[in-house]
Amino acid sequence: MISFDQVTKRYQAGAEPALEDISVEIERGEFAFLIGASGSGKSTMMKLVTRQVAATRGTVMVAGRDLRTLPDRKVPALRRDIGVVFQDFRLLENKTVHQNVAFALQVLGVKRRKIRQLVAESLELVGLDGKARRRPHELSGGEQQRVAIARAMVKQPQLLLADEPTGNLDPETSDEIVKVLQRINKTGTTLLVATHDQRIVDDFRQRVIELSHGQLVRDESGGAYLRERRGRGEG
Ligand SMILES: Nc1ncnc2c1ncn2[C@@H]1O[C@H](COP(=O)(O)OP(=O)(O)OP(=O)(O)O)[C@@H](O)[C@H]1O
Repeated sequence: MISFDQVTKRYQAGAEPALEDISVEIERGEFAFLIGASGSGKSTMMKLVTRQVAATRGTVMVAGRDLRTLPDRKVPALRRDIGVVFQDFRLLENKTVHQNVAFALQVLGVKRRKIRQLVAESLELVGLDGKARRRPHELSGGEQQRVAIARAMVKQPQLLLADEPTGNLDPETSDEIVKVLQRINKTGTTLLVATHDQRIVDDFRQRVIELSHGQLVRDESGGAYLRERRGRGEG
């Protein structure tokens, strides 16, 4: 689903690269955590996947497309295949839950009846059926993040990117959000979740890809990751 082959990203000529010589593959249907200190390159990796930024060197492939040669006119279709969720939810405050989720489909010109059906399915997927008429300020942080996830999923993307999705949430609510992401993964969507939250990474035992100063320093399945941390007395 995602393939990086010797990818380097340098924002300015002469500056330290934000990512250097990264090669990694995430298969269709996988769930992977992306970890690393602030500035290690996690967001840059996500932005390369959506082609918000272009690689300086190397090849990025997403859902069968080579992003180096993908024409600009085909970028919207790429982005319809990718749902994105952020730490700060980014909901429209003056719109209801239903309207927030429907908006992404209205922009695409989907028919009203189909929109109603897809929005209902998406809200059910995240466990928010019954709250469609609320506005964001009438919801808890965890519920707001569920709305953001429903909005990302309503286009039925093959891939869901989540950039610090639990950064604003308490531990219990964070666990609920990760469980929602796992449920989405079980329906076949590929998940890449950037996080600072070591506890979540330890508890949920998914694949862990770690960046440090733009380099890939670790890529392990969940069980192996935890064993290694325990071996070092960290887990
Ligand atoms: N638009 C930009 N122009 C120049 N440098 C940038 C730009 N965006 C990111 N960088 C640099 O690239 C490096 C990686 O940043 P990136 O945002 O990918 O890290 P991150 O791991 O996502 O950090 P955080 O966890 O704080 O979001 C940093 O040194 C950052 O300063």
